[in-house]
Amino acid sequence: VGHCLIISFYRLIQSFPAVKLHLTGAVMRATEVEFDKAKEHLKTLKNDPGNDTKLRIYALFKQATQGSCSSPKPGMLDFVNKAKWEAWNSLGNISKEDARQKYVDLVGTLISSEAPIQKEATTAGDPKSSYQTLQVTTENNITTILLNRPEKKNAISRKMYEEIMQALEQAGKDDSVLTVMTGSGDYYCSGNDLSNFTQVGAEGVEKLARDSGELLTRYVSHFIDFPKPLIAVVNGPAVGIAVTGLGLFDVVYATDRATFHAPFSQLGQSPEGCSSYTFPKMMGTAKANEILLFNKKLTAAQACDLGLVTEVFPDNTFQQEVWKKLRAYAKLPKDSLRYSKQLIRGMEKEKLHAVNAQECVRLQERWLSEECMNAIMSFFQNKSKL
Ligand SMILES: CCCCCC/C=C/C(=O)SCCNC(=O)CCNC(=O)[C@H](O)C(C)(C)COP(=O)(O)OP(=O)(O)OC[C@H]1O[C@@H](n2cnc3c(N)ncnc32)[C@H](O)[C@@H]1OP(=O)(O)O
Repeated sequence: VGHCLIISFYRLIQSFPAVKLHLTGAVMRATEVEFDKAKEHLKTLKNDPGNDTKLRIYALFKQATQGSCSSPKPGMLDFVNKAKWEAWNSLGNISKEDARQKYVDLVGTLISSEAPIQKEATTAGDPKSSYQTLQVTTENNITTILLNRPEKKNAISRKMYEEIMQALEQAGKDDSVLTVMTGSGDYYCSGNDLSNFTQVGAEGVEKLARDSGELLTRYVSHFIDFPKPLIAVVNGPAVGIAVTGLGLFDVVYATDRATFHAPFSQLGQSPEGCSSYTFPKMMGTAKANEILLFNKKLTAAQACDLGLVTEVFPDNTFQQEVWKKLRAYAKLPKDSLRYSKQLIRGMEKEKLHAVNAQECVRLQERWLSEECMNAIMSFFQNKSKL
């Protein structure tokens, strides 16, 4: 009977174009209503989503309201309008309806990527509100550390290294059950801020290399010693130490938009974050070599196949699905999780600290090498991007 009903309902739709149009129209109106709402929601974004995302929003808006790009391409020197034209033109002939839906989805992702970070009502002196490069909040038994330099793809400055360590220390002692690290804007994190190597003091590059080695040793140690379940919510591309450090997280969830790139030899550097040990152990030496020696950039699916990522989610439902899962985890008994992690990780802590120390000694030599200095200079001369 059900089958017959469906057939007859379908025939009804087909035989009465007006009905079909009305239904389709109803679907169109709903999308138009959502589209208008999305335009309004966009104005409430707190964080700059980054140039790429802004261009995509612009292109989808034009496609949704005017259809395929038909205007002439701006001149070579008209950089901004040329970038906008290229973004719009790259959408080809997708329909206005599809563009509207993609626009609504993208704005929804941006809004929800800020939604879990509901800053607690910060009272005077609340340490959580004292961060310059992070947003740290605790809600639903979850302490979330949000890397908050979207304008620099969440590159880790010296200040950010120190603040992440401070946030981990506080998260390790607060009442939360688990800790999450994620990024604001369209990147998870683009790794070490390369300008960290351009701030040479009066005492010269050797001192800078020593201080950097000391900083990195402390930073990685905080992840090795972190006592609670530590979860990475990889909301976009990850580079360098943001990738290698994932081997010290307990679970890694990624959007299918994320990529994973550890360009060490390209930068004249060498692996860090204990990856010279955790990656071969996780995926085998040859696969680890492709990433750590030969700069292979992984898609989220490839990273998942190798065990670096635990689960990949479609970008338009990533935030909703992941935070629903995390809120369920955070209802579990805190001490049971803490002691279980200790059993799983405890045996290797000493080994991991030894690996960290060895990696940092090698990096201090690398940072003084001509290979590394040339690579960093060419980045800032805009000769080379990853
Ligand atoms: C204290 C020492 C500890 C050392 C630890 C060892 C760690 C090693 C590593 O992490 S190695 C990896 C280092 N990271 C990189 O090499 C990435 C460099 N960035 C890029 O290649 C590109 O920016 C990109 C591919 C990540 C993104 O490209 P695109 O989408 O075109 O965006 P922009 O390049 O325009 O970026 C916007 C803005 O951010 C600045 N920026 C991005 N990443 C970094 C970075 N890692 N360091 C410094 N600055 C960065 C970029 O310069 C732009 O700035 P601007 O708008 O021009 O002012």
